[in-house]
Order: sequence, then structure tokens, then C-alpha cells
Amino acid sequence: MKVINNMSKMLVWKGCTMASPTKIVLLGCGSYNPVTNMHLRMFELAKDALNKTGRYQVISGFMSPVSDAYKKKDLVPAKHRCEMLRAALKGSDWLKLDTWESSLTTWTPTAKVLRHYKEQVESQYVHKPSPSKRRKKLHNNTVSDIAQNHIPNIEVEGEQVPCVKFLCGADLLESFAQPGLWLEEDIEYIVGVHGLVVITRSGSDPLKFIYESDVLTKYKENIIIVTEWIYNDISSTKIRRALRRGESVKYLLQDSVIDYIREHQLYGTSDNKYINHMMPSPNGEAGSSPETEEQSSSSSGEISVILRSSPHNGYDSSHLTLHRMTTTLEKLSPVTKLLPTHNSSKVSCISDLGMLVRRVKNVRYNLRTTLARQHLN
Ligand SMILES: Nc1ncnc2c1ncn2[C@@H]1O[C@H](COP(=O)(O)OP(=O)(O)OP(=O)(O)O)[C@@H](O)[C@H]1O
Ligand SMILES: NC(=O)c1ccc[n+]([C@@H]2O[C@H](COP(=O)(O)O)[C@@H](O)[C@H]2O)c1
Repeated sequence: MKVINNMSKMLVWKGCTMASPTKIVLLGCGSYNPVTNMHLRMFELAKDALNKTGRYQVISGFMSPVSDAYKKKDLVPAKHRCEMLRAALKGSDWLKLDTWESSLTTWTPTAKVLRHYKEQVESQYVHKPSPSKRRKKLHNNTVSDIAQNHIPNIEVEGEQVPCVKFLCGADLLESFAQPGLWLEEDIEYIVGVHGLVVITRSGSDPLKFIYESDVLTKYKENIIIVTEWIYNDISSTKIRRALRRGESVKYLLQDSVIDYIREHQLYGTSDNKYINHMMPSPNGEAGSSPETEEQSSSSSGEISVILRSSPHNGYDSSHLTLHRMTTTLEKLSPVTKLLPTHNSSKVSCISDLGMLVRRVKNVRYNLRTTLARQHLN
């Protein structure tokens, strides 16, 4: 009983009661180029941590991709980044995409995005539409919303205006110290008015960083650090690199995002048609009807053999099975005494651990076209 009494005292002292935790809307800003599982997980971590305090109740999370005007290296158009987010968020009932920031033709500092968001949330409470109207608008956030510049509606109960908190990784927090990157007054506004939820990231030390910053120390009560104990250093940069190199990104991104990337040939995947999915079954058949494509370059006399996971790839030249192609290659190398050379040729193939998969990427065999054809046929 004593414990409970002490606890309720503490909550009263903080200006809260167990019955009325502060409602929180989490806003994450980023490039989302592309959105990774870690971007999504950040929201889950933050929600759990805030709800567990008993002082807060997270009611919604919004992801706001930066506009094309940010001009970050390798940034694909906002249209694609929004679509990938939309696909990734289909599985969540509380996370949503906000296209307002990405729709602007100029880059918007994060403080301004937060201010805009705060105004939107507050205006929804002052002019609260009827629940039926709100429900109607809620799932209507399509790419065309970019033109409408509206913020998705927030499902709320009661009259308490939620607080908008900024969710970020510890690396973003530490970027506050980069000269010229953030305005002092913006940092003060973000931390002082909204507050931060910071997810730890490898190589960062947010506590030390806060200690070393006067402005962050001043508002340290408004900063909640959430430790990610399940070490996870996925970053969009690493994902783009893997895609560019034709490496699998499965289980790092949502499958729907991988499908979108492949369909639109983003991040250099047009050169690497095999980007995921293709785990052969134990009997040697690839799981998703792989196809191989033989292509020869008449000018150089070289041959490229490319595995494709798409069942309809638009080519009509002969298709080899995965197994046959692998075997053929293994036979060819010793016969022709041609070793893979690193700077010419392009052969992508996979074989298995128990049976097939070994993945050989971007290895080029200097084979004469005639010789290759003779052996392949
Ligand atoms: N693995 C991670 N752990 C913690 N925070 C992360 C992680 N990945 C991204 N974030 C955070 O997600 C937000 C959006 O970041 P952004 O889209 O720039 O992702 P990124 O993966 O860091 O991108 P890039 O690698 O392209 O710089 C930022 O606040 C960033 O700190
Ligand atoms: N001064 C600022 O408001 C400021 C500076 C740098 C990055 N950001 C934001 O941080 C987010 C992540 O940016 P990066 O992908 O460059 O880490 C983006 O939404 C970007 O707009 C804001």
C-alpha cells in the first residue's frame, strides 16, 4: 500500500494521474531512403517505453519524409520514398505517413515541420470534426495527398490535446553539434516545446552528449532516451549499398518495400535483377520460379549469364534452370581454363548450401561467344 501511495504522490507531483496520461503523437523526420525495419522499430520502441512510464500514452506515430529539395546524395524522388513508406506501414494500425513535408518544393527545417504539426493537431481539437468524418479521412492518405498538403487525421478520444514529440536516433541528436547544421533557436524550440525521444544507436552516447550541451542539459527533462538492447544497426546507406551490389536485403526491409524497389529499379537494382527472395527448395528448385538469361555482347565476344527472380522478364531467349546453369558454369571453367576476372564480365548465379546456393556476383568470364554457345547448348 505504501508503495502505491508513494507512487500516486509522485504522479501528482509530476502533474499527472494514472488515469490521465499525457497523450503523445510521435513524429519522425528523415530521408527514409528507403524506409528500413529499424525506422519502423524505432516507433515501437518509443511507444513501449513511453507507455510503460504510466505518464504518457502514445496515440499515433507519423513518418515525415524530407522533400526532394534536401538534395542528399542518392536521394530518390519523394514520390518513391512515400510509396515505399505507404507499403511498409500497411501492417501497422497506429503508424502513418505524412506527405506534407515531402510535398514542398523547398527544404523545411525540422523545427518548422514540428511547429506545423503542432498547429495541425491543435486545430483538429479546436475544430474537431464528427467521429464519422474523421474516420472517413483517416485512411485516405494516398500519394495525391501530396498536392493537398494535408496532415493525416489523428484518432483521439477525449478532449486532451496531445503533445507532439520528435522521435529520432541518437546520431541525429548528435548532429545538433555539427556547426551550421541546426539553428540554436530551432534546437531550443524542438527540445523545449516538443521534447525528444531518442533511440540509442551504435557508436553514439546520448547521455554524454546531453551532458556536454548547455541547451540539452537545460531541457533534459524533456528528453527520453530509449535503449535498444537488441543491437540493430540497419541504415538506409547500408541498404542502398547492398542493393547496388546485388546483395539480398530480405529481413532488413519490409517485403513490400523490396518489391517496390525491384519493380521501380531503384538504387541501382536495374543492374542487379536478383535482389532477394530466391531461396531454392531442398530439391534444387528455386522457390520463386527463377529464370536465367543468357546474353551475349557481339562487340566484345563476352557472355553474361544473369539469374532473374521474376517469372516474366520479357526476354524470349532460352531459359535454363538454376541447377543446369550452375552445373554448366562449373563445367565450363575448367574446360576453358578461364578463371573469373574481376574487371571484365558479369555472371550472377546462385547455388545452395546443401545443394545449390552459392552466389557469385558480377564476375565476368572472358569467353568467346561461339565457345560459350557451344557449351551452353
Ligand atoms: N539503426 C538505427 N538506430 C537508431 N536510429 C536510427 C537507425 N536508423 C535510422 N535511425 C533514425 O531514423 C531517423 C531517420 O533517419 P534517416 O532516414 O536519415 O535514416 P538513416 O538510416 O540514418 O539514413 P542514411 O543512412 O541514408 O543517412 C533518424 O532520426 C535516424 O537517427
Ligand atoms: N536544421 C535542421 O532542421 C536539420 C538539419 C539536418 C537534418 N534535419 C532533418 O533530419 C532528418 C534526417 O536527416 P539526415 O538524413 O540528413 O540525417 C531530415 O528530416 C532532415 O530534414 C534537420
